[in-house]
Amino acid sequence: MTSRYSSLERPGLDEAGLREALCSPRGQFARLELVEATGSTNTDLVRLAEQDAAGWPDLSVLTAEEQTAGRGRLERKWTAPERSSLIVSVLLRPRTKTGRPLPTQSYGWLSLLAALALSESIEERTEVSPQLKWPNDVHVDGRKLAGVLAQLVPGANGAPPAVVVGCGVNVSLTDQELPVPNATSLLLEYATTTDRNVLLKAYLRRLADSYAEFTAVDGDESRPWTDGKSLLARVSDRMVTLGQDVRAELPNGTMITGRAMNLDTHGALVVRDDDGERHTVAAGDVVHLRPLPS
Ligand SMILES: O=C(O)CCCC[C@@H]1SC[C@@H]2NC(=O)N[C@@H]21
Repeated sequence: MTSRYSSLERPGLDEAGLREALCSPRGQFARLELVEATGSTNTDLVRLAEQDAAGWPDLSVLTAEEQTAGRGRLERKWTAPERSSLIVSVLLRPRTKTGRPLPTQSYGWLSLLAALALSESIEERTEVSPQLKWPNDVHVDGRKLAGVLAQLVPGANGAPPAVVVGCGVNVSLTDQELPVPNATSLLLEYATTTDRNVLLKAYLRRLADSYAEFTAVDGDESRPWTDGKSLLARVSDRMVTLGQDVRAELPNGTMITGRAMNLDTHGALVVRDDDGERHTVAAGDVVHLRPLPS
């Protein structure tokens, strides 16, 4: 696709500067690679991590200037024209402080951490205040600004699985370029900056901080998400789905209609139906049945 924007309006990512900021001895990341264009950074990173586990350690980053066959949740697509979006995937191999693998039941939290880091970093840098829509969409006034897709990487020889957490943020996209319906971009929201270098650094630093908090387990490794200042509270505060009447569609097609009450300690959505019965929705999609108050 040919962009009608000049490279001055959509400057490129500064790979060396990002590496220096994020991967130097004081940085939190092990490795950062930038490609000009690819089909999907998630697909690439899953493959690379499977092929060369030692070469792609915990907190490795793959980012791209353009994504031509990007993947969204529920088999949706997420394409991004050149230099218009943040397209970034992070490989995580979650372990506790003592080096024990985290239980895979806690992995659902990793995409929530990414959505939280996106919304907090965007707010910090742009004066746009995104909310979260369950499970991990980043919205501005009901329009989708960013999405998160987490994929498991099977572990070899009994090793625990790793996770690739991929994010796409619509930065300087025009109306016609948005990757999904009912979306928006930082440009369309009059953000105070659309500098992707600034946004990427801020996002990755916050993600690393939240991840460190999440994995800083001391003793009770079955409940790492409740440690410290609650990540659950930070996510819940931004989750506009809570308190709303929703229809949840589970991966097996089952529909549950009711009031979204809270998130449980695994990040699953608890929905109370009209008979008062509570359902825990761990995966799927939700539709808000009434417009959100503006
Ligand atoms: O459906 C969603 O909301 C999730 C969209 C996730 C898109 C990102 S872009 C970077 C990474 N690579 C992909 O192919 N998908 C994710």
